[in-house]
Amino acid sequence: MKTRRSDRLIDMTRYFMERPHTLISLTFFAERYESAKSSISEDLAIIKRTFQERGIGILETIPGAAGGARYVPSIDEDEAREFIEEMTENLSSQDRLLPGGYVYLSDLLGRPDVLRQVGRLIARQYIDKQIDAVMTVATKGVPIAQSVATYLDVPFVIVRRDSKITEGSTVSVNYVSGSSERIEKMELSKRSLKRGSHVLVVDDFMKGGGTVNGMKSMIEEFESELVGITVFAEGSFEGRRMVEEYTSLLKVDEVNTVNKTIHVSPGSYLKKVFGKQQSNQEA
Ligand SMILES: O=P(O)(O)OC[C@H]1C[C@H](OP(=O)(O)OP(=O)(O)O)[C@H](O)[C@@H]1O
Repeated sequence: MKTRRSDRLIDMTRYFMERPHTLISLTFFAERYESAKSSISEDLAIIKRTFQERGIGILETIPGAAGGARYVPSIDEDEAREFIEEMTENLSSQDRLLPGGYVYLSDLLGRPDVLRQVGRLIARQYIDKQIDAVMTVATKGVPIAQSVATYLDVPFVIVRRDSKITEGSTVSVNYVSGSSERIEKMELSKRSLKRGSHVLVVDDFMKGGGTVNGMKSMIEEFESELVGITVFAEGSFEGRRMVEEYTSLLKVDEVNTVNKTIHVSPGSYLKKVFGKQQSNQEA
């Protein structure tokens, strides 16, 4: 039975959004809804326009017999700015202060709505880049990596600071933990990453940058390429960071454990991704 346009549009939108970056042919939809390809093409034009106007993402249409359409998730500047500003307010609370200049994030990074937006933001930053895998270090970076990997439709790999026999044979690297000046070790299963992979590194928090620097070394051990580094938040750090090139969604720019104050502002993300001066309260 032929499906009405209104019903097709709802089902097609759901179908695309559940399969980011997946090419779906016109023939598939024509058969699914028992509709003419010309009607499906019109449907795709409506979805493409609406996705663009609402900042939902890009619907790439590929012409020809092997063509079809592919949904590329994105987020527009207004929604990105609104989320980041909401997070800065949320984090600027003294009961989030932890010893050593760390900030308690686990409640936020356990919320599906926050993880969805973080995944969209970071996927948007690398929308034009080839990413074969997202890398993070256990534990708190894992939900972020999973969300970003979902929106990029690529695997995520978890570097560990401990050895597990269930990981099989591993590659291990030693690294200097920037915040503690200690030599630490991290491991990654040899099965995780193919040589020549393009890798995006994400994590929840950066202080001295030692952990992220360790992941950079790990990527080199796998003869792969680091495409970028993006963290949810960067801490205030007096010393010289172990990495220079990275992006943060948020920046803890003032922590005072004596009088228990903390101030969080937007990180470098908005300027790097949207290239605009941040609003005056962020400057
Ligand atoms: O920039 P650095 O000075 O290296 O610090 C950032 C590290 C430390 C912290 O991890 P932990 O809380 O140590 O470990 P887990 O994520 O397992 O809780 C955080 O999640 C980053 O991975």
